[in-house]
Amino acid sequence: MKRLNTQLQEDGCPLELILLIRTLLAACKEISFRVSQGALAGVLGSTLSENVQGERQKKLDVISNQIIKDILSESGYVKAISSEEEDDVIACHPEGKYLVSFDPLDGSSNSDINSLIGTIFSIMHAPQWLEGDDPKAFLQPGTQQVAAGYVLYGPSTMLVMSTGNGTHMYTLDKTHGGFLVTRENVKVPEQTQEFAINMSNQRHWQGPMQAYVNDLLAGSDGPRGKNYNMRWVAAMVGDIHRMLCRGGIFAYPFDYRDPGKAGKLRLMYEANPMAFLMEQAGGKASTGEHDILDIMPEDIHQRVPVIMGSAGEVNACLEYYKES
Ligand SMILES: O=P(O)(O)OC[C@H]1O[C@](O)(COP(=O)(O)O)[C@@H](O)[C@@H]1O
Ligand SMILES: [Mg+2]
Ligand SMILES: [Mg+2]
Repeated sequence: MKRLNTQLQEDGCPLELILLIRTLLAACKEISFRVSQGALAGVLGSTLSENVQGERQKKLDVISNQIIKDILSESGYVKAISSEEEDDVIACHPEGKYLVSFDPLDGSSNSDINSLIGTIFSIMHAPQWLEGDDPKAFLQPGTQQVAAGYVLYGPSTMLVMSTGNGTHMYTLDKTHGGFLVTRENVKVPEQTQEFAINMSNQRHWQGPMQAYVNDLLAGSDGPRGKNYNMRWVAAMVGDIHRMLCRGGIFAYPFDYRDPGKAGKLRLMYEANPMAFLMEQAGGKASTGEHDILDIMPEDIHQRVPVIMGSAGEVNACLEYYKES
């Protein structure tokens, strides 16, 4: 099977970016080991602290954040980093060429129940003018990503990544510690009969999303003329992975629970990297009004509504927004 390095070279990835990616994956291998040790390593449960999002941090949020922060700040390839678990941007190496935004542990609510969790990352060029930890350097649209992906800590540890030359899947071979290509140039099916949304929020959604989901639930007797199944892993990495494997539509739309928030998921280290993977695999990613990758960010922790997956189904959903 093809090794990660070979795939990245075939995709025309510059050497320094390959070295940065390998450095980041060394951190993810460490996290994969810690996660697999679970209660044996005392990594389960919550801390007493809250992050900038106002969420109680899980021990694994803090542990995985520290592992990635330490390894990237010592690497020399990275000028600055931004993390879900850090209030502000952290300056790293003055000669570093890249910026890394990351969600050290996605699906935190699953960490104590031995369910799917992961690490999500987004890599961009560091602008020449950047001195130190100016967050403005990170405010680049998702189209500017030079690499994006996630590592899924599941029954097997998998990496799904794109450097702008298609989306590939890799599996960690724990016998020698290397990632091997297990699915090259993933193509997301155009159509689907599977949707993923937290239905318990239905009463809080806007009209278009209410109408769209009601028509899915109406099944073959309804206007969509086919039956839909539902899945919700409560970890974006898990739900998006399923979509990249077999299609589907994932939505975490705006809702009126907290009208001041545009959505739950964060643009820089959740929506943008997932949208990059999805679009590189022939899928589509939208807020309901705009393509996610075209959004000009205003803040490193900004939230956006998210609708992504099989292009045909996402377009069908967007029709409900156009009619409103
Ligand atoms: O608990 P809910 O409302 O269903 O939300 C689940 C969503 O929240 C998240 O867990 C948020 O990510 P974090 O765990 O990194 O904070 C997503 O992975 C997931 O899609
Ligand atoms: Mg997350
Ligand atoms: Mg997280």
